[in-house]
Amino acid sequence: MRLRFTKMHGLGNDFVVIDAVRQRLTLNAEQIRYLADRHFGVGCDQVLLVEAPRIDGTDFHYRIFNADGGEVEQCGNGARCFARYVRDEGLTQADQIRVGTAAGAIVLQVRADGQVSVEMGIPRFNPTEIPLQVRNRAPAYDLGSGCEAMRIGAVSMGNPHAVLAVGNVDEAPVGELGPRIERKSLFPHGANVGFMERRASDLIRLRVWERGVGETLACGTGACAAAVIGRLWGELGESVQVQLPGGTLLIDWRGEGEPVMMTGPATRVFDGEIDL
Ligand SMILES: N[C@@H](CCC[C@H](N)C(=O)O)C(=O)O
Repeated sequence: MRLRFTKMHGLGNDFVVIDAVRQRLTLNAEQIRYLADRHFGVGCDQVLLVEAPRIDGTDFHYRIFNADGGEVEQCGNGARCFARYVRDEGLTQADQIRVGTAAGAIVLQVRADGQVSVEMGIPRFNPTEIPLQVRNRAPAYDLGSGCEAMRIGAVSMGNPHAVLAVGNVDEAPVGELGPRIERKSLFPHGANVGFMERRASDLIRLRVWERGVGETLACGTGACAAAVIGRLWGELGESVQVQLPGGTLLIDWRGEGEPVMMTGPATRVFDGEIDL
């Protein structure tokens, strides 16, 4: 099968985007891993499928696969690229696009300056999804097996996130602790692990170890999760700039029961074809 794709990125979190509206296809995990492979395939952190709507009131359906081949519930940087892609491809002319995901519907707003704002949904703290009940204050949690006790919070942005407070994000043990926490039994479906350095009530620095990928240059849902946890800890305000290795996202959250808003760029890099 010859597959047409588009390479895109959001602050260096990169994607192979596939039009599954005009191209009929099903991809298996092995094919996803091949597309994501930086040496033998195209190379990306996630493969994104643009599909016809499945949920009432939505314009499209959005499916997300990590580089390891696993399908996941949500991807924030990918959502901005999704908006840019469906507009560039003439699949819609709308400025506001409602998109169904495995985690429910999200709303994408293409702004006049080319940036995309995404209503990412209401953060969830359901203990069956996120068993770590440390969200409200800032206890030290003993991660066990040799890990130091650190402040850690957990939240679902549709996908599971752990957020750790660190003094200096440049020195954070992302590659060492990230994979250990990702697979801790605390998180039945694994977790993305953010290392957050607070600089001011409206500014954090963040590195994220992504489930199914490894450390990425940016993680949109990770930025939302860090802003939410920092606000619940009483250390961040409603509007927070999140500096990631690939660039800066703006996150707005009014508080519990409210949706999180994420704003940032989406970049198209090239189009290609590959035989699968
Ligand atoms: N890069 C993403 C998150 C992608 C999914 C994640 N690795 C997971 O397994 O949940 C983002 O920008 O949010």
